Amino acid sequence: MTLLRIEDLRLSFGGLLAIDGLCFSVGQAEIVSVIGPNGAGKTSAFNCVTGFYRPAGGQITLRGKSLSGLRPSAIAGLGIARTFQNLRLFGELSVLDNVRAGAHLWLRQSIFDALLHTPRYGRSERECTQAAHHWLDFVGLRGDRYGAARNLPYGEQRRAEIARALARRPDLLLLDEPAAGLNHGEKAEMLDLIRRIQALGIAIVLIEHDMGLVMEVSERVVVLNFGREIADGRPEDIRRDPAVIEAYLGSDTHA
Ligand SMILES: Nc1ncnc2c1ncn2[C@@H]1O[C@H](COP(=O)(O)OP(=O)(O)OP(=O)(O)O)[C@@H](O)[C@H]1O
Repeated sequence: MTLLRIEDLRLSFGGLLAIDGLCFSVGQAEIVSVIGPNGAGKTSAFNCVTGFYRPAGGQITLRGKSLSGLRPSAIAGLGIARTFQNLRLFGELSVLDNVRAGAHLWLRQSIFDALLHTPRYGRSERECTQAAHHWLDFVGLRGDRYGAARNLPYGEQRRAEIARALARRPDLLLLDEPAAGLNHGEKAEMLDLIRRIQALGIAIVLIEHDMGLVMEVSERVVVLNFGREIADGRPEDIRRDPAVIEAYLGSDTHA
């Protein structure tokens, strides 16, 4: 079943056409990578899907429902979570509270419950803390979860950000360069984590420059160049596609 469908997506910044007719779809629990040289429009596409940017044209649907005009919070509520290329944890908050912030999305408590500290409030806060611990265990966080998030080593912060996204209970997770800045061992762990997330039934769209990871983990790869889609296929076909090779050899990125 198709979960996410992007049709003829267009986005411009002034005179610059950052995305020009992008089309691809993602099935339930499928892993699709979006690759392309720097500035190709990958993160902009994520920003359109999550409602941070308003496209100039085209359609984005989740389970057949249009996301057009919805605010980022409404889109998150429909089951799309993301992580950012530049980490966006609340640095002063504890790691645990960062992940609790993700879990808060599905809590059933009103402002009155919170103000009056009703039993329902206490119960749902406990559930929220349990969920945060569960997701921190799931991502394999080794660092101090009670300490400030900014004190975690970089690779651990990436993991914590993924835990926060998972705490939102998404059907679709958008990961923007999850392996950036990771060492060899951490990349192998990231690959394993992505597969374990998929095994939960969650679909993943991955923006990633590490071609080893992309080719290993993806079921399909979509290739962008200057905002245009130049290929969409299985990793083994993408690897041999002349247009893809040309796009990478013509740039200074990690071919
Ligand atoms: N807020 C913005 N205002 C103006 N131009 C933007 C904005 N965001 C992105 N762009 C431009 O849109 C184009 C696509 O950028 P985008 O960040 O989506 O590329 P990318 O493929 O994610 O690149 P990278 O691999 O470097 O992250 C680039 O030319 C970029 O400069």
